[in-house]
Amino acid sequence: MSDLSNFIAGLPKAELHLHIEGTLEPELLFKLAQRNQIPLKYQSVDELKQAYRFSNLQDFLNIYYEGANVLREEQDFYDLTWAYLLKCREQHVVHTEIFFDPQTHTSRGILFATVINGINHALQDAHDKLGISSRLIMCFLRHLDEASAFQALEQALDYKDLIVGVGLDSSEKGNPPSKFERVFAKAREEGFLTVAHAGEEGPVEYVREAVDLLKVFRIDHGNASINDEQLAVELVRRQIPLTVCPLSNLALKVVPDLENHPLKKLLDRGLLVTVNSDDPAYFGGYINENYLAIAEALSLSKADLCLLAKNSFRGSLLTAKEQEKHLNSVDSFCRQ
Ligand code: HPA
Ligand SMILES: [Zn+2]
Repeated sequence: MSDLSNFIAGLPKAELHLHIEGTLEPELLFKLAQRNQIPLKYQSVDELKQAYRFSNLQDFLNIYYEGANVLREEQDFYDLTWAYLLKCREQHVVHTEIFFDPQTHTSRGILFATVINGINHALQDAHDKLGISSRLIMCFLRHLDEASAFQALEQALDYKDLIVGVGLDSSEKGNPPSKFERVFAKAREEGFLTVAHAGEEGPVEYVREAVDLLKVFRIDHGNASINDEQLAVELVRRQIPLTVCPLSNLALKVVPDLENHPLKKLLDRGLLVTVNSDDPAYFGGYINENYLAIAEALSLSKADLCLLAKNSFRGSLLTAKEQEKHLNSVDSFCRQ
C-alpha cells in the first residue's frame, strides 16, 4: 500500500451517506437469488458487473432497484448489513449512519418489520462485537407520491426507537423537496430529524428548498451548492454538513472527472464537507477508496484528510461528548 492509502486506512472515520441496499455485492446478490430461488437476467457475477456502467442517476437506480429484489427474508437484510459492517471494521469506520429505502421492499410485499429487524439485529451485533456505533435513517423515494411517503412514515412510527431520522432519495430531477414538505413537517412533529439528497443532479434551488422547507440538518451530496454564493455563505454560517460521494459522482457522471470535483473548493470555502461511499457495491469502492481517489485527483494534503475525517464526526448525530472522543483520536493519529 502507498503511504497515502496507509494513512487513509488508519484514519478513524464516520460514514454519513450510505444506502444499505447499495452495499449489495454481486456475489451476495447471486447467493441470495439462489437461496430465495429468484431467477436472474444475468448468467454470472461477471456478466452482472458488466451492467454496472451508468450514464446518469436513473440508469443506476434501475439496476439498484432490480438488485434489491433478491432481498426477501429478515436473514437477507441481516447478511447484507453485516457484510457492510465487516467492511467498516476493515476500513476503520467506527461510526456509520445508514439509509434504508422501505418503499423499495414494502412495494414488493415485504413487511416493514422484516426489513428493519434484519438491519437492526446486524447493527446491534456490530455494536456488541465490533464496537461500531450506528444510526438508522429511513429514506422516502422521491419518484413516488406524497401518499406513499405518508404511508412509509406511518409504519416508521412503531420503530421510533430504531430510526432517528428521515431522508429523501431516488430520482432527483423533477422531484423537488417541496413535493414532500408536508411529509417532512409531520416527520419532524413526530420527533424525526431530517436530511435530503439535493444538488446531486438537481439544481441549487433544490438545496435551498431542502434547507428552508424540509429543515434538514445535513445535505446529501449538495455539489450544486457551489453555484449560489448566498446559499454557500449560509451553509458555512450554520455549519450544515454536505455528505459528498466522489466515486458515486464519477460513476453517475455528476462530474466529468474527479479533477473537476468541487470538494476542495467547498472545503476551502469553509463548508462542513464529508467523504462517503453512497452505494459502494455499484460505484467501485468503499470509504477508503473514496478518500484515496479524491485525494489523488485534487492533491489533498494529509491536513485536508484529517479535516475531512474530523468533519465526519462533527457532521454526525453522535453526542458532543462522543464526538469529542473521536475527534481526539483523529487528532492523535494525525499528529504521528
Ligand atoms: O446517490 C443517490 N441519489 C439518489 N438516490 C439514491 N439511492 C441510492 N443512491 C442514491
Ligand atoms: Zn445517496
